[in-house]
This record gives sequence, C-alpha cells and structure tokens, in this order.
Amino acid sequence: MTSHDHDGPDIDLDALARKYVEEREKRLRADGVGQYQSLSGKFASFDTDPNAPPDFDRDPVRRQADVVVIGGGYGGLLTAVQLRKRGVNNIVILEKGADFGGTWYWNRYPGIRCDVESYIYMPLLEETGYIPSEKYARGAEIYEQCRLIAEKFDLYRDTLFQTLAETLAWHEDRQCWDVATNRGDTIEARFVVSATGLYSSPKLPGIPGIEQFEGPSFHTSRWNYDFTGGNAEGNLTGLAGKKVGIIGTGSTGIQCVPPVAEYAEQLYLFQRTPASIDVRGNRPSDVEWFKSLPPGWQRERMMNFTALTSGVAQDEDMVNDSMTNLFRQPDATPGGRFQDINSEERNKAEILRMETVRQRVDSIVKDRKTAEALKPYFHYFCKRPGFSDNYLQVFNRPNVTLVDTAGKGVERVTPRGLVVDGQEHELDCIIYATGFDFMTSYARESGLTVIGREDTSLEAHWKHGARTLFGMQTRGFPNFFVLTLVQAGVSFNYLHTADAQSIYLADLISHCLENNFGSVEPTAEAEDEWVNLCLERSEARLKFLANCTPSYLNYEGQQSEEFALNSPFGGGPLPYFEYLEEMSREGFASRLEFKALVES
Ligand SMILES: NC(=O)C1=CN([C@@H]2O[C@H](COP(=O)(O)OP(=O)(O)OC[C@H]3O[C@@H](n4cnc5c(N)ncnc54)[C@H](OP(=O)(O)O)[C@@H]3O)[C@@H](O)[C@H]2O)C=CC1
Repeated sequence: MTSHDHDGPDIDLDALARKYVEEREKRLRADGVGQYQSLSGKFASFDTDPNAPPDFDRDPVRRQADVVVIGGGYGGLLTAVQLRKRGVNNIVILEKGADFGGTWYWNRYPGIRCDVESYIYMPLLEETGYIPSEKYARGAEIYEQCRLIAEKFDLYRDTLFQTLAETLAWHEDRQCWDVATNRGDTIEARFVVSATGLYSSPKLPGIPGIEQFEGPSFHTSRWNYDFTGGNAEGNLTGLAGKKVGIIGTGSTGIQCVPPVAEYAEQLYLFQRTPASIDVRGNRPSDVEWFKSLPPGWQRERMMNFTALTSGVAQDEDMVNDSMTNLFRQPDATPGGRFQDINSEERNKAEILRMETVRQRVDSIVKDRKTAEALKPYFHYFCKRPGFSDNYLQVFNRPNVTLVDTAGKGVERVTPRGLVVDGQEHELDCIIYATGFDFMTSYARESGLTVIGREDTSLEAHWKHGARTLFGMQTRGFPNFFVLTLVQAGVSFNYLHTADAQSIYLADLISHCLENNFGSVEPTAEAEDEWVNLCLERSEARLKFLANCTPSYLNYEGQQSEEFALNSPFGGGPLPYFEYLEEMSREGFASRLEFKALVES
C-alpha cells in the first residue's frame, strides 16, 4: 500500500509501518518510567536553586487562612486571581522558588521560549493590558508576566517564598487542613489548592556514574550561568574553549542546543530519539492588530485553538501555525472524523506531516549520515511536536557532533565524560535536558504528604492510579483541589485547561464560603462515574499510545491500570469544559456532598 492516492509524497506505507515498529522496539525498556532518578538523595545537589538567595531565613508563620494555594506558577496564580475576583482575600500562597513563575521561574536555559502562541498561552492579557512582544514569547518575558499578574492582583503580600508545603492533614472536627511547611510554618486552612505544576519534578537519566563526573553538570531547569556565562538571551562566554555534552533532544534540548553550539568549542549532542522539528515562523507582535482586538478576544482565540487541535472543525484558524495546520488539512476534518485519534484520515495526515518533517531534515542538514540519524520515525503526536527554525542548522557547524545512540541512550558517565557504544567522549561539562516526571505519582511529583478524612494518605488512596471527580477533587479529601492534567480535559495549550479549572474551583470555594458550608467532596457515585468515564473514554488514546515510541506521554511504553487512570480525560477538552461550566451554572447541585459549617 502507498500514499499515492493522496496529495504529497509517494510513501510505501507498509514499509514505514514496519520501520515505526522497529524503531519503537529498540527503545522499549523493562524498567519503563523507573529508568529515571529524581534530584534527591545522592543527586540532591542537582536541585539547588541558582536563582534564590541561599542564606534566606525567616521566622515560622502560624496563621489561619480561607485558602492555601500551593504553587506560584500559572496554575496557582490563576487560582489566586479568580479567588480575589470573587472577594476571597484571606489566601496564603506557598512557593518553593524565590518568586512567582513556576516552570518559567525554574527553566531559564538559553533559548527558552513557549511553543504555544503567546496570545493564547499568556493568560489575563485583557485584564493586564500586556502585549506579548512576539508570537512565541521568550521564557524571560513569560516569567516577567507572571510577576506582573502577581503585582496587579496584589499577591506578593500573601506569599511565602522559598517554602515547601510538606504535609496536609484534614481535621474533620474543625473542618480544616493543617498545612505544615519545611520552614516550620503551620497554617490552618479551610481549603487547599495544590497547583504544584506539570513539570515540577526534574529527572536525571538512569545511567550509572552520574555522581562521578568531575566537571560541572546540571539539569536544564537549574541552568548554571556561573559556569556558562551569559543568560537566556545567549552570550555564553564561559563556554569558550569548552567541550560540552547535552543529553536529550526533547522540547528543551532543541531550544538550548543552538545557543550552546554558538559558544562552546565543541558540542556533543547525545541523542536517543530524534525529535520532530517543524517550522516555527516566529515574528514580532503586530501592536496595531493587537490593540484592535474586541473584548473577549482572548478566550475566543483559546477556544478556537483548543477546538481545532482536539479535532473539532472550525470555520477559521485564528492561530494558524504548524500545530493547527495539521488539523485544518482539507481531508483531516471531514465531518469531524479527525476527532478519532485512530482514524485512517488522521493516521494518513500524521504520516504525511512526518514525511514533511523528514524532508525538512534533508533540506537543511548537509551531512547525509547526520541527516539520516536526525529523522524521527514515529507518529507525529507520539511525542510533543518540536518547532524550531535554528536547531537543525547547528548540525552544519564544524563544532557540533551528533552522537546518535541508536535508541539505546548513554551507557555510562565516567569522571571525564560520557560513554556510548563503548567509546568515551571527554567533556568539560554535562547538561541534562532529560525532562520531568509527568503524571506518574502525584506524591512524588508534588513532594506532598496528604492525609484525608479517614487518616488515609492520598498516596495510598491513589496507589493504583488516580480516582477523582474532574481530575480536581477526590472523595475522603474534603476541600482539597488538585490542578493537573490527570483525568482532566487537556488542550495543547495547558493554560486553557488551567483557566477552566481555576474558574470552577474558585466558584465552588466561594459558593461554600457564601453558603456556610464547612466541607465539600465528591459523592462516591460521582467519583466512580467519572473514573469509569475516564477509563472508557481513554481507550482510543491508550490504543494510539500503545503503538508509540516510548516517552513520558505513554509511561515509556508500559501498559498498566495506573497509566490508564493517570491519563487525561479522553472525552477531550470541550466536553470537559462543558461539565465544569454546567456545575457552576446549576449551583453545584449534583455530584458533590456538602456539610454545614460546624460552630467553633
Ligand atoms: N512550552 C514550551 O515551549 C516548552 C515546553 N516544554 C514541556 O516540557 C516537556 C518536557 O520536555 P523536555 O524537558 O525536553 O523533556 P523530554 O522528556 O521531552 O525529553 C527528554 C530527553 O532526554 C532523553 N533521554 C532520557 N534518558 C536518556 C538517556 N539515558 N540517554 C540519552 N537520552 C536520554 C530522551 O530521549 P527519548 O526521547 O528517547 O526518551 C529525550 O530526548 C515537553 O514535552 C513540553 O511539554 C519544554 C520546553 C519548552
């Protein structure tokens, strides 16, 4: 069978399907998600915050709050803003970093940008009047916008920085959570919102010898500018005369490789799986156009992007970029059939797109062997697609060497460098662009111990996978909300999901406060119903991912009940948003169990 009957290149689809399987099998490992190690124990030094005053100290705080929000990234910020808008002002925000920003606080590596359009990614643009400078904003700009939101909504006064929430314990008699932190704080909170982020737990590869390397080495989310010199804009003068190794070619790797290549004497990029690198097409914002947008434009644009990228045909493609392009191909959305992740149309559209991606490698990279090694052989959406107009070009530089590990990964770290296929590559510095734990274990990723109504820990309650209502609430843990993508409707634009979730939970919390409810939690029936719906609706996605190359999106190729339960809501983001809106509209009259406030 060939793709001859379609526009585009003539492809032997059977041969390609065999190649996809072959490449996938090379990468399957028995240890799956267990192959990685966290930045703790003997790797704790990797977790040092390069941006925080190391000698920070303060007296422990003891106080009462209506709401404790854990995390000062966009999820926490949006939650606090929505609560403020509803007049809920007695809030405490706990944040590990020394400022707001979350992901954008921690990730300051050179070249960092958001891969989602800034006009739909950066929230509250209409309220703050902020105009992003480019279609795809730099990390530093997004970080500054987080700080701007915090200032505008007066959140700094309520925030304890460089503070880690450690344990939460529910007290049914007092209808409150006791929140304890690593700085000895005790906060009695009626409600707790955990917004600890999607990428808050960096991981190192499971290769022996990491601690033996004698030169500097760091994870991209803790970039060591003392060593490299410069900043996220580049100017990495400290790398002059240095041999640098980067491990990882995900979204982070492809962004930090070009600036490192520009300044290092020699860059060795250690690749396990090539990324798909599509056209970026960044450009400065058209300020006149931006100022002409009518009220309500941002949510309309977010909705247009989310609908289109979840397979719901739209009359107009407002964002109009490489991501949305795939979904608006004429034969991709007939009658909305593209919604089915396993449909033939979608399969073909993805194959054709990947072929274009491979052809792009050939058109840019001059050395044939390197070009071959840089070609991805998996379905376009098996991994988060990458976009760059300067990554592939670095392989034409004489000071850049691609060390292709043919799917096996780096073997070993020695005191002097990295070993692949028995050969040692001597290095002055190793940079780990090896990603983050993602939707595996809430307890590990958040670092929190949460003890609910029956003295049960959330870790035990979710031992075999999450059990929630709308991914946000769980029975036995009253007045506790989680913002993640687990069992939630996911948009490629995470901020759209976070926006909908923060509105839901702020509506619900203010509903409880106004009506003197002491606690709220899902009914057992509602939780079961949601979990079953999640399992049922995730079947198509799991079937698709089962044939994908291993990555954090498919539990590194492992199949388990836990993976199914820790997946996003397979019904898609639009029905999910509708569920949440319906709950607010109907005054939270179903699915939840309220208890009256007890007099203290
Ligand atoms: N919005 C944005 O612009 C950005 C978003 N992000 C988000 O963060 C997510 C994570 O991205 P990222 O930080 O790149 O992490 P990823 O998990 O996507 O990539 C990790 C990389 O490390 C490689 N790796 C792991 N172990 C080894 C090993 N033993 N030897 C060699 N290579 C190894 C992986 O190879 P393999 O592929 O074989 O597993 C992969 O290339 C993204 O998917 C995205 O959602 C990140 C950056 C920018």
